[in-house]
Amino acid sequence: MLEVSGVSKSFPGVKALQDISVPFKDGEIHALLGENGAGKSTLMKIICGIYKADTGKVVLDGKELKLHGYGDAVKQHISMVHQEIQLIPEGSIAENIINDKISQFTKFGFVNWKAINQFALKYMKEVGLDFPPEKKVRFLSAAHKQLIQIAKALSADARVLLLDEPTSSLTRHEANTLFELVRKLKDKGMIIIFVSHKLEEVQVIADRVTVFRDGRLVGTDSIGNMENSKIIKMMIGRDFVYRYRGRLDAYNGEVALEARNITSRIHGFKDMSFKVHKGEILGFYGLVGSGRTELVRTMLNIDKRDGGEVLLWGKPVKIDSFKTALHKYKIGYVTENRKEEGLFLEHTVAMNVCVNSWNKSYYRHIPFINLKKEKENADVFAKRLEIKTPSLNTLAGKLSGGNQQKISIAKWLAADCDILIIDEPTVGVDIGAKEYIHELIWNLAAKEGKTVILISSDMNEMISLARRILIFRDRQITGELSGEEFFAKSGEEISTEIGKSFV
Ligand SMILES: Nc1ncnc2c1ncn2[C@@H]1O[C@H](COP(=O)(O)OP(=O)(O)OP(=O)(O)O)[C@@H](O)[C@H]1O
Repeated sequence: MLEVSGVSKSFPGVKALQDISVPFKDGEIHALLGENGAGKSTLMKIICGIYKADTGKVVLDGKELKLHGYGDAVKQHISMVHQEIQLIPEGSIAENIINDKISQFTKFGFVNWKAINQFALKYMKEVGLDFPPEKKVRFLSAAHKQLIQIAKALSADARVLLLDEPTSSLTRHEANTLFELVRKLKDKGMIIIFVSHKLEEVQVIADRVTVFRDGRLVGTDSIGNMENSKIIKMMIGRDFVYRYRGRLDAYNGEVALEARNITSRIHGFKDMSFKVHKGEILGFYGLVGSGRTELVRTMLNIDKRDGGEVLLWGKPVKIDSFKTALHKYKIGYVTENRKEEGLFLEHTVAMNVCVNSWNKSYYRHIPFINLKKEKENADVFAKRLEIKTPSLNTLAGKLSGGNQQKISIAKWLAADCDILIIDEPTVGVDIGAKEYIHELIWNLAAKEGKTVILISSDMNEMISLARRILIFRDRQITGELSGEEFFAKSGEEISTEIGKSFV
Protein backbone atom coordinates (compact mmCIF):
# COMPACT_ATOMS: atom_id res chain seq x y z
CA MET A 1 0.00 0.00 0.00
CA LEU A 2 1.10 3.54 -0.78
CA GLU A 3 -0.01 6.24 1.57
CA VAL A 4 0.21 9.98 1.18
CA SER A 5 -0.41 11.80 4.45
CA GLY A 6 -0.60 15.46 5.31
CA VAL A 7 1.17 16.52 2.12
CA SER A 8 1.36 20.23 1.33
CA LYS A 9 3.29 21.98 -1.42
CA SER A 10 3.53 25.64 -2.38
CA PHE A 11 5.08 27.38 -5.34
CA PRO A 12 5.64 31.13 -5.41
CA GLY A 13 2.16 32.60 -5.24
CA VAL A 14 0.32 29.23 -5.33
CA LYS A 15 -0.66 26.70 -2.69
CA ALA A 16 -0.65 23.72 -5.04
CA LEU A 17 -1.52 21.13 -2.37
CA GLN A 18 -2.84 21.61 1.14
CA ASP A 19 -2.76 18.83 3.71
CA ILE A 20 -3.54 15.95 1.37
CA SER A 21 -3.97 12.41 2.72
CA VAL A 22 -4.94 9.53 0.41
CA PRO A 23 -4.35 5.78 0.65
CA PHE A 24 -3.62 3.92 -2.61
CA LYS A 25 -4.22 0.17 -2.31
CA ASP A 26 -2.45 -2.72 -4.04
CA GLY A 27 -4.23 -3.95 -7.15
CA GLU A 28 -6.15 -0.72 -7.48
CA ILE A 29 -6.60 1.71 -10.34
CA HIS A 30 -7.02 5.06 -8.66
CA ALA A 31 -8.00 8.15 -10.65
CA LEU A 32 -7.03 11.65 -9.56
CA LEU A 33 -9.55 14.18 -10.79
CA GLY A 34 -9.91 17.92 -10.63
CA GLU A 35 -9.97 21.06 -12.70
CA ASN A 36 -6.81 22.44 -14.30
CA GLY A 37 -4.42 23.58 -11.66
CA ALA A 38 -6.16 21.57 -8.90
CA GLY A 39 -2.87 19.88 -7.94
CA LYS A 40 -3.10 16.39 -9.50
CA SER A 41 0.24 16.44 -11.32
CA THR A 42 1.95 18.03 -8.33
CA LEU A 43 0.86 15.11 -6.14
CA MET A 44 2.11 12.59 -8.71
CA LYS A 45 5.42 14.43 -8.95
CA ILE A 46 5.79 14.35 -5.16
CA ILE A 47 5.10 10.60 -5.11
CA CYS A 48 7.83 10.02 -7.67
CA GLY A 49 10.40 12.36 -6.18
CA ILE A 50 10.35 15.07 -8.86
CA TYR A 51 9.08 17.56 -6.26
CA LYS A 52 9.71 17.51 -2.54
CA ALA A 53 6.67 18.08 -0.31
CA ASP A 54 6.89 21.06 2.07
CA THR A 55 5.19 19.00 4.78
CA GLY A 56 3.77 15.51 5.09
CA LYS A 57 5.06 12.13 4.01
CA VAL A 58 4.69 9.37 1.45
CA VAL A 59 4.84 5.83 2.82
CA LEU A 60 5.23 2.69 0.70
CA ASP A 61 4.60 -0.67 2.34
CA GLY A 62 5.04 0.84 5.79
CA LYS A 63 8.33 2.59 4.98
CA GLU A 64 8.55 6.36 4.60
CA LEU A 65 10.05 7.31 1.25
CA LYS A 66 12.89 9.81 1.28
CA LEU A 67 13.33 10.57 -2.37
CA HIS A 68 15.86 13.03 -3.77
CA GLY A 69 14.78 12.84 -7.38
CA TYR A 70 13.06 10.61 -9.90
CA GLY A 71 16.05 8.22 -9.97
CA ASP A 72 15.40 7.38 -6.32
CA ALA A 73 11.73 6.66 -7.09
CA VAL A 74 12.71 4.24 -9.86
CA LYS A 75 14.95 2.42 -7.37
CA GLN A 76 11.87 2.06 -5.13
CA HIS A 77 9.96 0.67 -8.15
CA ILE A 78 7.85 3.78 -8.68
CA SER A 79 7.56 4.90 -12.32
CA MET A 80 5.76 7.77 -13.97
CA VAL A 81 4.56 8.09 -17.54
CA HIS A 82 4.17 11.73 -18.46
CA GLN A 83 1.42 13.06 -20.67
CA GLU A 84 3.87 14.37 -23.22
CA ILE A 85 5.89 11.84 -25.13
CA GLN A 86 9.38 11.96 -23.63
CA LEU A 87 11.32 9.71 -25.98
CA ILE A 88 14.37 10.22 -28.16
CA PRO A 89 12.93 10.13 -31.69
CA GLU A 90 16.21 9.14 -33.34
CA GLY A 91 16.79 6.30 -30.88
CA SER A 92 15.50 2.75 -31.32
CA ILE A 93 12.65 1.36 -29.24
CA ALA A 94 15.16 -0.68 -27.22
CA GLU A 95 17.47 2.29 -26.66
CA ASN A 96 14.58 4.32 -25.37
CA ILE A 97 13.46 1.58 -23.03
CA ILE A 98 16.88 1.15 -21.45
CA ASN A 99 18.28 4.65 -21.73
CA ASP A 100 18.36 5.22 -17.97
CA LYS A 101 19.89 1.77 -17.35
CA ILE A 102 22.59 1.70 -20.02
CA SER A 103 25.29 1.02 -17.38
CA GLN A 104 23.68 -2.38 -16.72
CA PHE A 105 24.48 -3.34 -20.31
CA THR A 106 27.98 -1.91 -20.55
CA LYS A 107 31.19 -3.73 -19.66
CA PHE A 108 34.71 -2.31 -20.14
CA GLY A 109 33.22 0.38 -22.37
CA PHE A 110 31.45 -2.13 -24.63
CA VAL A 111 27.70 -2.06 -25.01
CA ASN A 112 25.96 -5.43 -25.21
CA TRP A 113 23.34 -4.67 -27.86
CA LYS A 114 22.06 -8.21 -27.97
CA ALA A 115 21.26 -8.11 -24.26
CA ILE A 116 19.64 -4.68 -24.66
CA ASN A 117 17.35 -5.87 -27.43
CA GLN A 118 16.42 -9.01 -25.51
CA PHE A 119 15.67 -7.00 -22.38
CA ALA A 120 13.54 -4.52 -24.36
CA LEU A 121 11.66 -7.29 -26.16
CA LYS A 122 10.49 -8.74 -22.88
CA TYR A 123 8.75 -5.47 -21.93
CA MET A 124 7.60 -4.72 -25.47
CA LYS A 125 5.82 -8.06 -25.40
CA GLU A 126 4.21 -7.18 -22.11
CA VAL A 127 2.63 -4.04 -23.57
CA GLY A 128 1.80 -5.68 -26.90
CA LEU A 129 4.34 -3.84 -29.09
CA ASP A 130 5.02 -6.02 -32.07
CA PHE A 131 8.06 -4.36 -33.72
CA PRO A 132 11.74 -5.17 -34.01
CA PRO A 133 13.46 -3.53 -30.99
CA GLU A 134 15.87 -1.78 -33.38
CA LYS A 135 13.08 0.22 -35.03
CA LYS A 136 13.46 3.97 -34.71
CA VAL A 137 10.86 5.63 -32.48
CA ARG A 138 10.43 8.50 -34.95
CA PHE A 139 8.41 6.27 -37.30
CA LEU A 140 5.84 5.19 -34.73
CA SER A 141 2.39 6.54 -33.94
CA ALA A 142 1.59 8.46 -30.75
CA ALA A 143 -0.14 5.36 -29.36
CA HIS A 144 2.89 3.18 -29.92
CA LYS A 145 5.13 5.83 -28.40
CA GLN A 146 2.87 5.87 -25.36
CA LEU A 147 3.24 2.09 -25.08
CA ILE A 148 7.02 2.44 -25.22
CA GLN A 149 6.85 4.88 -22.32
CA ILE A 150 4.84 2.34 -20.37
CA ALA A 151 7.23 -0.49 -21.33
CA LYS A 152 10.05 1.69 -20.07
CA ALA A 153 8.22 2.31 -16.80
CA LEU A 154 7.55 -1.42 -16.38
CA SER A 155 11.16 -2.28 -17.10
CA ALA A 156 12.02 -0.61 -13.78
CA ASP A 157 10.05 -3.47 -12.25
CA ALA A 158 7.36 -1.00 -11.28
CA ARG A 159 5.22 -1.58 -8.23
CA VAL A 160 3.60 1.84 -8.44
CA LEU A 161 2.74 3.20 -11.89
CA LEU A 162 1.75 6.84 -12.29
CA LEU A 163 0.05 7.76 -15.55
CA ASP A 164 -0.58 11.42 -16.34
CA GLU A 165 -3.40 11.67 -18.90
CA PRO A 166 -2.20 8.57 -20.74
CA THR A 167 -4.92 8.59 -23.39
CA SER A 168 -4.85 12.23 -24.45
CA SER A 169 -3.27 11.48 -27.83
CA LEU A 170 -4.82 8.05 -28.37
CA THR A 171 -7.80 6.97 -30.44
CA ARG A 172 -10.63 5.23 -28.63
CA HIS A 173 -9.46 1.86 -29.90
CA GLU A 174 -5.89 2.53 -28.78
CA ALA A 175 -7.13 3.71 -25.40
CA ASN A 176 -9.04 0.45 -24.98
CA THR A 177 -5.88 -1.53 -25.71
CA LEU A 178 -4.07 0.53 -23.09
CA PHE A 179 -6.85 -0.14 -20.57
CA GLU A 180 -6.58 -3.88 -21.16
CA LEU A 181 -2.89 -3.63 -20.34
CA VAL A 182 -3.53 -1.52 -17.25
CA ARG A 183 -6.08 -4.05 -16.00
CA LYS A 184 -3.54 -6.86 -16.41
CA LEU A 185 -1.01 -4.86 -14.36
CA LYS A 186 -3.62 -4.24 -11.70
CA ASP A 187 -4.35 -7.98 -11.53
CA LYS A 188 -0.68 -8.50 -10.74
CA GLY A 189 -1.18 -6.30 -7.66
CA MET A 190 0.37 -3.11 -9.00
CA ILE A 191 -0.79 0.26 -7.64
CA ILE A 192 -1.88 2.38 -10.58
CA ILE A 193 -2.59 6.07 -10.17
CA PHE A 194 -3.79 8.00 -13.15
CA VAL A 195 -4.93 11.48 -14.04
CA SER A 196 -7.65 12.00 -16.60
CA HIS A 197 -10.11 14.65 -17.68
CA LYS A 198 -12.25 12.11 -19.51
CA LEU A 199 -14.91 11.01 -17.09
CA GLU A 200 -16.25 8.31 -19.43
CA GLU A 201 -12.91 6.55 -19.29
CA VAL A 202 -12.64 7.03 -15.55
CA GLN A 203 -15.98 5.25 -15.17
CA VAL A 204 -14.69 2.37 -17.29
CA ILE A 205 -11.25 1.87 -15.81
CA ALA A 206 -11.02 3.26 -12.26
CA ASP A 207 -11.72 1.41 -9.02
CA ARG A 208 -11.49 4.50 -6.84
CA VAL A 209 -11.40 8.20 -7.47
CA THR A 210 -10.03 11.13 -5.52
CA VAL A 211 -11.20 14.62 -6.36
CA PHE A 212 -9.18 17.80 -5.79
CA ARG A 213 -10.23 21.40 -5.94
CA ASP A 214 -7.77 24.29 -5.66
CA GLY A 215 -5.13 22.14 -3.98
CA ARG A 216 -7.50 20.64 -1.43
CA LEU A 217 -8.91 17.15 -1.24
CA VAL A 218 -12.67 17.17 -1.76
CA GLY A 219 -13.23 13.43 -1.41
CA THR A 220 -12.18 9.85 -2.12
CA ASP A 221 -14.60 7.04 -2.85
CA SER A 222 -15.03 3.88 -4.88
CA ILE A 223 -16.22 4.47 -8.44
CA GLY A 224 -19.54 2.72 -7.74
CA ASN A 225 -20.50 5.62 -5.47
CA MET A 226 -19.35 8.31 -7.85
CA GLU A 227 -21.57 9.00 -10.81
CA ASN A 228 -20.35 11.68 -13.19
CA SER A 229 -22.68 14.45 -12.03
CA LYS A 230 -21.41 13.95 -8.47
CA ILE A 231 -17.77 13.99 -9.58
CA ILE A 232 -18.30 17.16 -11.59
CA LYS A 233 -20.02 18.86 -8.69
CA MET A 234 -17.11 17.94 -6.44
CA MET A 235 -14.64 19.23 -9.02
CA ILE A 236 -16.26 22.57 -9.77
CA GLY A 237 -18.21 23.11 -6.58
CA ARG A 238 -21.60 23.44 -8.31
CA ASP A 239 -23.96 21.57 -10.63
CA PHE A 240 -23.00 21.51 -14.27
CA VAL A 241 -25.72 22.16 -16.82
CA TYR A 242 -25.20 21.28 -20.49
CA ARG A 243 -26.89 23.65 -22.88
CA TYR A 244 -27.57 23.62 -26.58
CA ARG A 245 -25.96 26.67 -28.14
CA GLY A 246 -28.34 27.23 -30.99
CA ARG A 247 -28.01 27.79 -34.72
CA LEU A 248 -25.35 29.34 -36.87
CA ASP A 249 -26.79 30.00 -40.29
CA ALA A 250 -23.53 31.05 -41.84
CA TYR A 251 -23.07 28.05 -44.08
CA ASN A 252 -25.06 29.71 -46.83
CA GLY A 253 -23.09 32.94 -46.69
CA GLU A 254 -19.88 34.27 -48.19
CA VAL A 255 -17.10 31.73 -48.62
CA ALA A 256 -14.13 32.84 -46.52
CA LEU A 257 -11.71 30.08 -47.41
CA GLU A 258 -11.74 27.40 -50.02
CA ALA A 259 -9.20 24.60 -50.33
CA ARG A 260 -9.12 22.88 -53.73
CA ASN A 261 -7.50 19.52 -54.43
CA ILE A 262 -4.93 19.73 -51.66
CA THR A 263 -2.39 16.98 -52.19
CA SER A 264 0.43 15.74 -49.98
CA ARG A 265 2.97 13.07 -50.74
CA ILE A 266 4.36 12.84 -47.22
CA HIS A 267 0.95 12.42 -45.67
CA GLY A 268 -0.32 10.25 -48.52
CA PHE A 269 -3.50 12.04 -49.57
CA LYS A 270 -4.75 13.54 -52.80
CA ASP A 271 -7.32 16.10 -53.93
CA MET A 272 -8.86 17.05 -50.61
CA SER A 273 -11.27 19.97 -50.97
CA PHE A 274 -13.58 21.95 -48.70
CA LYS A 275 -15.16 25.38 -48.22
CA VAL A 276 -15.79 27.35 -45.06
CA HIS A 277 -17.98 30.46 -44.77
CA LYS A 278 -17.71 33.70 -42.86
CA GLY A 279 -19.10 33.28 -39.37
CA GLU A 280 -19.24 29.51 -39.64
CA ILE A 281 -17.80 26.84 -37.36
CA LEU A 282 -16.87 23.97 -39.62
CA GLY A 283 -15.99 20.74 -37.85
CA PHE A 284 -13.29 18.31 -38.97
CA TYR A 285 -14.27 15.16 -37.17
CA GLY A 286 -12.28 11.95 -37.22
CA LEU A 287 -9.93 9.87 -35.19
CA VAL A 288 -6.36 10.90 -34.42
CA GLY A 289 -4.39 10.23 -37.65
CA SER A 290 -7.41 10.38 -39.95
CA GLY A 291 -5.93 13.29 -41.90
CA ARG A 292 -7.60 16.35 -40.32
CA THR A 293 -4.48 18.03 -38.93
CA GLU A 294 -2.43 16.88 -41.91
CA LEU A 295 -4.84 18.61 -44.31
CA VAL A 296 -4.56 21.88 -42.43
CA ARG A 297 -0.79 21.69 -42.15
CA THR A 298 -0.50 20.97 -45.87
CA MET A 299 -2.96 23.67 -46.83
CA LEU A 300 -0.91 26.22 -44.87
CA ASN A 301 2.33 24.80 -46.32
CA ILE A 302 3.66 24.04 -42.83
CA ASP A 303 4.12 20.56 -44.32
CA LYS A 304 5.00 20.66 -48.01
CA ARG A 305 2.02 20.95 -50.34
CA ASP A 306 2.38 18.95 -53.56
CA GLY A 307 -0.74 20.14 -55.30
CA GLY A 308 -3.93 22.15 -55.04
CA GLU A 309 -4.75 25.76 -54.26
CA VAL A 310 -6.23 27.95 -51.56
CA LEU A 311 -8.72 30.74 -52.20
CA LEU A 312 -9.52 33.46 -49.70
CA TRP A 313 -12.69 35.45 -50.22
CA GLY A 314 -12.86 33.98 -53.73
CA LYS A 315 -9.31 34.86 -54.79
CA PRO A 316 -6.37 32.44 -55.10
CA VAL A 317 -3.62 33.20 -52.56
CA LYS A 318 -0.10 31.95 -52.12
CA ILE A 319 0.38 30.75 -48.59
CA ASP A 320 3.96 29.60 -48.35
CA SER A 321 4.34 29.47 -44.59
CA PHE A 322 2.70 29.78 -41.24
CA LYS A 323 3.98 33.38 -41.14
CA THR A 324 2.32 34.48 -44.40
CA ALA A 325 -0.87 32.77 -43.30
CA LEU A 326 -0.89 34.86 -40.14
CA HIS A 327 0.54 38.23 -41.15
CA LYS A 328 -0.72 38.52 -44.71
CA TYR A 329 -3.97 36.60 -44.60
CA LYS A 330 -4.96 36.70 -40.90
CA ILE A 331 -5.29 32.96 -40.59
CA GLY A 332 -4.37 31.61 -37.15
CA TYR A 333 -3.65 28.02 -36.28
CA VAL A 334 -3.99 26.89 -32.67
CA THR A 335 -2.01 23.70 -32.81
CA GLU A 336 -2.87 20.53 -30.91
CA ASN A 337 0.73 20.08 -29.91
CA ARG A 338 1.01 22.98 -27.52
CA LYS A 339 4.21 21.89 -25.80
CA GLU A 340 6.27 21.52 -28.96
CA GLU A 341 4.71 24.03 -31.30
CA GLY A 342 2.30 26.16 -29.36
CA LEU A 343 4.18 27.82 -26.57
CA PHE A 344 7.55 29.14 -25.49
CA LEU A 345 7.67 27.42 -22.14
CA GLU A 346 10.80 29.27 -21.01
CA HIS A 347 9.17 32.65 -21.56
CA THR A 348 6.59 34.55 -19.59
CA VAL A 349 2.84 34.24 -19.87
CA ALA A 350 2.70 37.86 -21.12
CA MET A 351 5.24 37.21 -23.89
CA ASN A 352 3.40 34.09 -25.02
CA VAL A 353 0.02 35.78 -25.16
CA CYS A 354 1.46 38.65 -27.23
CA VAL A 355 3.79 36.60 -29.42
CA ASN A 356 1.62 36.86 -32.53
CA SER A 357 0.75 40.49 -32.05
CA TRP A 358 4.01 42.13 -31.10
CA ASN A 359 3.31 45.17 -33.23
CA LYS A 360 0.56 46.06 -30.76
CA SER A 361 3.11 46.20 -27.94
CA TYR A 362 5.65 48.45 -29.73
CA TYR A 363 6.69 51.87 -28.47
CA ARG A 364 4.91 54.63 -30.33
CA HIS A 365 7.69 55.52 -32.81
CA ILE A 366 10.13 52.62 -32.74
CA PRO A 367 9.61 48.92 -33.35
CA PHE A 368 10.78 47.82 -29.91
CA ILE A 369 8.59 46.05 -27.44
CA ASN A 370 7.31 48.11 -24.58
CA LEU A 371 7.07 45.52 -21.81
CA LYS A 372 4.51 47.57 -19.91
CA LYS A 373 2.29 47.67 -22.97
CA GLU A 374 2.86 43.96 -23.59
CA LYS A 375 1.67 43.23 -20.07
CA GLU A 376 -1.39 45.43 -20.48
CA ASN A 377 -2.32 43.69 -23.72
CA ALA A 378 -1.72 40.26 -22.21
CA ASP A 379 -3.76 41.15 -19.16
CA VAL A 380 -6.89 41.67 -21.27
CA PHE A 381 -6.72 38.15 -22.66
CA ALA A 382 -5.50 36.49 -19.47
CA LYS A 383 -8.59 37.92 -17.75
CA ARG A 384 -10.90 37.06 -20.62
CA LEU A 385 -9.75 33.43 -20.56
CA GLU A 386 -9.37 33.28 -16.78
CA ILE A 387 -5.79 32.02 -17.02
CA LYS A 388 -4.74 30.92 -13.54
CA THR A 389 -1.22 32.22 -13.05
CA PRO A 390 0.54 33.84 -10.10
CA SER A 391 1.50 36.71 -12.43
CA LEU A 392 1.94 37.58 -16.08
CA ASN A 393 5.70 37.31 -15.51
CA THR A 394 5.44 33.62 -14.56
CA LEU A 395 7.07 31.28 -17.07
CA ALA A 396 4.47 29.53 -19.25
CA GLY A 397 6.11 26.17 -18.48
CA LYS A 398 5.19 26.56 -14.81
CA LEU A 399 1.46 26.64 -15.46
CA SER A 400 -0.83 23.63 -15.36
CA GLY A 401 -1.62 21.94 -18.69
CA GLY A 402 -5.08 23.44 -19.10
CA ASN A 403 -3.87 26.93 -18.39
CA GLN A 404 -1.14 26.49 -21.00
CA GLN A 405 -3.88 25.56 -23.47
CA LYS A 406 -5.72 28.74 -22.61
CA ILE A 407 -2.56 30.75 -23.38
CA SER A 408 -2.27 29.18 -26.81
CA ILE A 409 -5.84 30.22 -27.58
CA ALA A 410 -5.30 33.67 -26.05
CA LYS A 411 -2.37 34.44 -28.33
CA TRP A 412 -4.47 33.87 -31.43
CA LEU A 413 -7.30 35.94 -30.06
CA ALA A 414 -4.78 38.70 -29.38
CA ALA A 415 -3.58 38.46 -32.99
CA ASP A 416 -7.13 39.25 -34.14
CA CYS A 417 -7.30 36.69 -36.96
CA ASP A 418 -10.25 36.49 -39.35
CA ILE A 419 -9.96 32.76 -39.79
CA LEU A 420 -8.99 30.53 -36.88
CA ILE A 421 -8.12 26.89 -37.17
CA ILE A 422 -8.35 25.32 -33.75
CA ASP A 423 -6.97 21.83 -33.29
CA GLU A 424 -8.21 19.76 -30.33
CA PRO A 425 -8.74 22.85 -28.17
CA THR A 426 -9.74 21.09 -24.99
CA VAL A 427 -7.45 18.08 -24.71
CA GLY A 428 -6.22 18.08 -21.12
CA VAL A 429 -8.65 20.81 -20.18
CA ASP A 430 -11.06 20.44 -17.27
CA ILE A 431 -14.80 20.64 -17.63
CA GLY A 432 -15.17 24.22 -16.38
CA ALA A 433 -12.43 25.56 -18.66
CA LYS A 434 -13.77 23.41 -21.50
CA GLU A 435 -17.18 25.03 -21.26
CA TYR A 436 -15.49 28.39 -21.20
CA ILE A 437 -13.37 27.66 -24.28
CA HIS A 438 -16.48 26.37 -26.09
CA GLU A 439 -18.35 29.56 -25.27
CA LEU A 440 -15.43 31.56 -26.53
CA ILE A 441 -15.20 29.68 -29.84
CA TRP A 442 -18.95 29.92 -30.32
CA ASN A 443 -18.93 33.67 -29.71
CA LEU A 444 -16.03 34.19 -32.11
CA ALA A 445 -18.28 32.92 -34.89
CA ALA A 446 -21.72 33.92 -33.65
CA LYS A 447 -20.92 37.41 -32.36
CA GLU A 448 -17.71 38.47 -34.09
CA GLY A 449 -18.33 36.82 -37.47
CA LYS A 450 -14.99 34.99 -37.41
CA THR A 451 -14.56 31.87 -39.46
CA VAL A 452 -13.57 28.82 -37.46
CA ILE A 453 -12.34 25.39 -38.46
CA LEU A 454 -12.59 23.13 -35.44
CA ILE A 455 -10.61 19.90 -35.44
CA SER A 456 -11.72 17.54 -32.73
CA SER A 457 -12.06 13.89 -31.91
CA ASP A 458 -14.41 14.75 -29.05
CA MET A 459 -17.86 14.11 -30.43
CA ASN A 460 -19.70 16.13 -27.79
CA GLU A 461 -17.45 19.08 -28.51
CA MET A 462 -18.20 18.77 -32.22
CA ILE A 463 -21.95 18.67 -31.74
CA SER A 464 -21.91 21.47 -29.27
CA LEU A 465 -20.03 23.85 -31.59
CA ALA A 466 -19.94 22.91 -35.27
CA ARG A 467 -23.00 23.31 -37.41
CA ARG A 468 -21.49 21.52 -40.39
CA ILE A 469 -19.16 18.59 -39.92
CA LEU A 470 -16.79 16.94 -42.39
CA ILE A 471 -16.00 13.35 -41.54
CA PHE A 472 -12.40 12.23 -42.04
CA ARG A 473 -11.37 8.65 -42.39
CA ASP A 474 -8.13 7.13 -43.69
CA ARG A 475 -6.93 10.49 -45.03
CA GLN A 476 -10.08 11.19 -47.00
CA ILE A 477 -13.16 13.29 -46.44
CA THR A 478 -15.79 10.58 -46.43
CA GLY A 479 -18.91 12.52 -45.56
CA GLU A 480 -20.55 15.77 -44.57
CA LEU A 481 -23.23 16.31 -41.96
CA SER A 482 -25.14 19.55 -42.01
CA GLY A 483 -28.52 21.17 -42.00
CA GLU A 484 -30.98 22.26 -39.39
CA GLU A 485 -32.74 18.94 -39.40
CA PHE A 486 -29.56 17.21 -38.43
CA PHE A 487 -28.68 19.54 -35.58
CA ALA A 488 -32.26 19.64 -34.32
CA LYS A 489 -31.78 16.02 -33.26
CA SER A 490 -30.71 15.11 -29.77
CA GLY A 491 -27.02 14.84 -28.97
CA GLU A 492 -27.37 11.08 -28.71
CA GLU A 493 -29.03 10.74 -32.15
CA ILE A 494 -26.33 12.88 -33.72
CA SER A 495 -23.60 10.76 -32.11
CA THR A 496 -25.20 7.61 -33.47
CA GLU A 497 -25.39 9.09 -36.95
CA ILE A 498 -21.76 10.22 -36.87
CA GLY A 499 -20.84 6.78 -35.57
CA LYS A 500 -22.63 5.23 -38.59
CA SER A 501 -20.46 7.14 -41.00
CA PHE A 502 -17.48 5.25 -39.61
CA VAL A 503 -18.88 1.82 -40.28
N1 LIG B 1 7.04 24.09 -11.07
C1 LIG B 1 6.04 24.92 -10.75
N2 LIG B 1 6.28 26.21 -10.48
C2 LIG B 1 5.29 27.06 -10.15
N3 LIG B 1 4.00 26.71 -10.06
C3 LIG B 1 3.69 25.43 -10.33
C4 LIG B 1 4.68 24.46 -10.70
N4 LIG B 1 4.07 23.27 -10.90
C5 LIG B 1 2.75 23.48 -10.67
N5 LIG B 1 2.52 24.77 -10.33
C6 LIG B 1 1.23 25.37 -9.99
O1 LIG B 1 0.59 24.55 -9.04
C7 LIG B 1 -0.80 24.44 -9.27
C8 LIG B 1 -1.17 22.97 -9.46
O2 LIG B 1 -0.64 22.53 -10.71
P1 LIG B 1 -0.78 21.04 -11.23
O3 LIG B 1 0.06 20.93 -12.45
O4 LIG B 1 -0.53 20.10 -10.12
O5 LIG B 1 -2.31 21.01 -11.62
P2 LIG B 1 -3.14 19.85 -12.33
O6 LIG B 1 -4.29 19.55 -11.40
O7 LIG B 1 -2.26 18.73 -12.67
O8 LIG B 1 -3.68 20.62 -13.61
P3 LIG B 1 -3.90 20.16 -15.16
O9 LIG B 1 -5.14 19.35 -15.16
O10 LIG B 1 -4.09 21.46 -15.86
O11 LIG B 1 -2.65 19.42 -15.58
C9 LIG B 1 -1.08 25.28 -10.51
O12 LIG B 1 -1.54 26.54 -10.09
C10 LIG B 1 0.29 25.40 -11.18
O13 LIG B 1 0.39 26.60 -11.91
